[in-house]
Amino acid sequence: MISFQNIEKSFNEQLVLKKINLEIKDGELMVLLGASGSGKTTMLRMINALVKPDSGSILIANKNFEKHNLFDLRKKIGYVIQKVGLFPHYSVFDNVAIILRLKNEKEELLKQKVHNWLDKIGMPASVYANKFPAELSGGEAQRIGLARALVAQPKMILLDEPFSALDPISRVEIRNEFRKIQQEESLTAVMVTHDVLEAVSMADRICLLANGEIQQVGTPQEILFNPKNELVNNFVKGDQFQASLASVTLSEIQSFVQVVTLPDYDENSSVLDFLQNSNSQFHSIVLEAFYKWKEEKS
Ligand SMILES: Nc1ncnc2c1ncn2[C@@H]1O[C@H](COP(=O)(O)OP(=O)(O)OP(=O)(O)O)[C@@H](O)[C@H]1O
Repeated sequence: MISFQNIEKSFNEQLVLKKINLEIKDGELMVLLGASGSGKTTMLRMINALVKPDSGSILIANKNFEKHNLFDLRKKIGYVIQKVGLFPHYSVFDNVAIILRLKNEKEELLKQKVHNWLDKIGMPASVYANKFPAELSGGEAQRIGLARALVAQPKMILLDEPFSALDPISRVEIRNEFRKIQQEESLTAVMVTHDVLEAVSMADRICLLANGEIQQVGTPQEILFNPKNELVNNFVKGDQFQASLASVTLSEIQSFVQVVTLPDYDENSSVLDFLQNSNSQFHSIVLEAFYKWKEEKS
């Protein structure tokens, strides 16, 4: 479990996190959602001690940082950012193997693990192991970034807008694959995004931040259908959300509708039928966005 207890943080006398209390359970995917500058990345970077709070404590597995060996702790925490940061002169294989080599893993086992993760993340080793980063698309590079984090078998993984620079199709594929792996491996994951659609499609729970404060923590359904205040309501249904719908794909809508619809959604009917027949204004926004997307594609 990761626990934020009364965390406060200022930069240049500007208070960016105020009285943050949050518990992230083992094996859950918690999304930190909020507009630019709301403090998401600062919170995320506190978990691997890249940023120190001014006051309050962060507990990982019930221990604060003073009681952890920071080097060992960081080895247990995978970190994936938008700019993947692959080493350009290393092959895909060597990029993924970096952490295992730092751990002095035996070459035979190392090879087995790297190949296994490349295959799992949809980048068969037989095709990709000897390629170099410059030969990869953005989506492929991001997969390698994920494989590099996962091969070390972390207990936790931190993701900072990992999919936001990808085209809509790869974005949805990688999100779904990552979510499957995260659930299979019972990884505790904390992901930063400003994209409401991404948050509700992937999260077990969402922590919505605004003005450096937690406005609400809840399941995607709770955040969407029972927003605690106007800030949450405006964020999840306002301009940000509509902007994220501008590049929506059908499969995103499908996973989204499965997450957000209430029990009256019949799984056998098509998602589009469902949206067309729904009286919800929210669903009509989704539908409208879908048509706009389709029109732009044709
Ligand atoms: N190292 C730093 N020095 C000074 N100010 C900082 C530093 N890191 C963050 N800030 C400020 O703290 C505030 C919160 O930043 P943070 O990166 O956590 O926000 P965010 O919600 O992740 O935003 P974005 O989505 O734009 O990345 C911003 O006003 C930012 O300018």
